[in-house]
Amino acid sequence: MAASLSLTDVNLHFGGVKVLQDVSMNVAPGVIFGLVGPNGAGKTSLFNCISGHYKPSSGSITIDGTEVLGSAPSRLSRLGLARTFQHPALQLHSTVLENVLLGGHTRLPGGPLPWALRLPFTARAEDEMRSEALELLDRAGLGWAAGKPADELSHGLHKGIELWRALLSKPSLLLLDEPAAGLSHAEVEQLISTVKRVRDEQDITIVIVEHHMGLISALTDQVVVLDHGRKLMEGTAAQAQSDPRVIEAYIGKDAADDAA
Ligand SMILES: Nc1ncnc2c1ncn2[C@@H]1O[C@H](COP(=O)(O)OP(=O)(O)OP(=O)(O)O)[C@@H](O)[C@H]1O
Repeated sequence: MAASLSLTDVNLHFGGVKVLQDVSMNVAPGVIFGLVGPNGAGKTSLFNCISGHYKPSSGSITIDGTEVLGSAPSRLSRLGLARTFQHPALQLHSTVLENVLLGGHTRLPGGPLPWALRLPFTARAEDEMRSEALELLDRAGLGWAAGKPADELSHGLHKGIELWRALLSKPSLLLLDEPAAGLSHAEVEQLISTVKRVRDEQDITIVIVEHHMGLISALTDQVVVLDHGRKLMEGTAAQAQSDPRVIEAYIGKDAADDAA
């Protein structure tokens, strides 16, 4: 079931540097939610707080009402969270299929002992997961790449592999960190239709950090704009793009005044 995500007064400090200040937002189940803002605004840091890679200094983060502030990524993964990274984090010498299969490990049954003993049910579960991963790759038009080492593929395909790896975990909450970064126009168009298809076919909530405003406009129901670690505004992508505070944050006050 699609998850709800709620942040209340999240603060993140590194020494004296205030990276996030009192950030609050609510993401309803089933929406596609955008997190935008200029370089250095704190978008990836906020993702890292949600996914357990950074520990906020204070505040509250709940998934479906369960407090998860400071939880380890492994616990968050068991609660249904999956994410991709701005720079794809792949095992470059492993095959595409092996990379995608890593996303399925939280769904495999049993503890370490049955897997160490290779009990029959573990082999069956592994076979089923492998078939599911191959089917995902086939549907994405990537079946031909399943047996290739990841380092033989392009940057655009690496981004795709990360997405399919995250989806194999059957997440209820998916965080996509700059999924369009470095993609060609055609690849961005394909990404937009893939994310739409995922949202239509799965019960899932998606949060996207992205600079590509075309993608944000095409996909999101709602956005939050961050600037200097604070929430500047929230609304639709169209409202954000025409908000004078957002324009000023992106291009500076003098340029915004000249453009007015
Ligand atoms: N581990 C860290 N230690 C110290 N400062 C950090 C750390 N991680 C992030 N920061 C600082 O936090 C601020 C926000 O960075 P962040 O990467 O979250 O911004 P962003 O909005 O994602 O930027 P971009 O769009 O360029 O990716 C930056 O000033 C960055 O240097």
